[in-house]
Formats: sequence, structure tokens, C-alpha cells
Amino acid sequence: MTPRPKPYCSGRVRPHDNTGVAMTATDVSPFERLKAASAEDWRAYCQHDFVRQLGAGTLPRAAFRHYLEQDYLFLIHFARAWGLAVYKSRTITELRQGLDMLKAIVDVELGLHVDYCRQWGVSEDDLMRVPEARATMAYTRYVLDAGHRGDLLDLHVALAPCMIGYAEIATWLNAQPFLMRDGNPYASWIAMYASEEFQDAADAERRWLDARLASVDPARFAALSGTFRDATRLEADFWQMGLERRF
Ligand SMILES: Cc1ncc(CO)c(N)n1
Repeated sequence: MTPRPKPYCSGRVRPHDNTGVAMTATDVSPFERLKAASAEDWRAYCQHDFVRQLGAGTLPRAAFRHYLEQDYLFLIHFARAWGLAVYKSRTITELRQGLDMLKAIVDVELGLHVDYCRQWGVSEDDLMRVPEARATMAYTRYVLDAGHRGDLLDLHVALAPCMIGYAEIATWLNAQPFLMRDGNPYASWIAMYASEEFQDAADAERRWLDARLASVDPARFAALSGTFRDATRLEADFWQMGLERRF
């Protein structure tokens, strides 16, 4: 049951050049500083019990199914967020980047998610009738509002816990001693986010953020840190919603 990796990174998506930033071995990249400013929240999200149980293979199937159903609704709003990124674009390069992501989610990823849900006993009809959980509303609408209020950088920062977080979670899980390596029912989920394609997309996003964050002043950085922290806490709530099968 190995779904194909999600096609996040199409050929035309190119990260911005980062050569204007002088890096030495001791420098911490701007994105790492953003994470460090919310270190405890970031850890609570990436090492959440849902994630640990998924890695250990002990997560109740009903919790995973509930998560998958809500993630379908999440993906619809995620696509809208990239539509908003298109709208908020000021250059053709930015516009293409948003459009490529929007197309990848709508044309391919949502279809793959539906196929994947079917393997877990959830049909497309079921998915279309799923009531939206409050944690799903909170997270997705928060991201969209951050984009509406702000500019493209605010929107990308709100999306960073999702794109970069899942990549880091998969990498972290694969390095844990508690990982169930044989017969883990969630192996294909981990493999999808550990895939080169998803990791490359997350790297491109890190580079884009590093380039943009390098030129912001401290007040703006503090405001963006607030957005990043909020989005990170809402991602943690999304795991908790899955774990407790809450609406
Ligand atoms: C809630 C959530 N966050 C991030 C991702 C990664 O795309 C996802 N599929 N769902």
C-alpha cells in the first residue's frame, strides 16, 4: 500500500537564489531562527503522540482514519491557500510557483488522497460527507487569514509548519529507535513524506523562506515568528484532534 509520492515539486518551481546571504559554519539560517523562536511548540508538534504512535505502529486505526478524513478537507483549503498565493503574487515567477502548487494539489494530490483513503475503508462519497472538525477549521482558516491580512511572505510562513514540518517529521521518525520497521501499517504514510520529491519541495520552501527572511527587520521578524508559532500550535491541535477523534 505505497501511494506515489505527492507531486509537490514541479519542474518550474525554482527557489530563490540565496547567494546574497553570507553564511558561515556558525550562522543560523533565518528559517532556523524562526524555528528556534518557537522551539518548544515546534518540538511539541513534530514529536506529538500521534506522530510517535504512528511511527511505533501503535496508533489506533480509527484515529488514523479520522485524521485522513480531516486531511481531505485540509487539502481543499490548502489548495485555496495556493490560489491565494497566486493572487498575492507580484512577479510571474511567484505566480507560476503558486499555480504549480495549486495544480499539483487539485489535479494529482487530492486524487491520490482519495485512493489512499479507499485503502483505509473510506470512500469518496464518505469523504464528501465528512463534517469539518473545529481543529481543521481553525488551522486552515488561520492560514488563509494570515495570507489575506498580509503578503506572500506572511502566507508562506503560515504554510511552513505544514510543508516543512511534515518533511522533518518523516525524517525524524525514520531515525527513531521506536520506529516499527517491519509491518508498520503506516509505513507508506511515512515513506510518502520521506520521499525525495516531498523532501525536495520542503527544501525549496526552506530556501525561499531563507531568502525572503534575510532582508526583514527585527519587528517584522517578530511578527512573522508569531504567525509561525500560531500555525505550529494549530498543526499540533490537528494531531490531537486525530488522536481523540474529535469534531
Ligand atoms: C494537516 C496537514 N499538514 C500538513 C500536511 C502536509 O502536506 C498535510 N497533508 N496535512
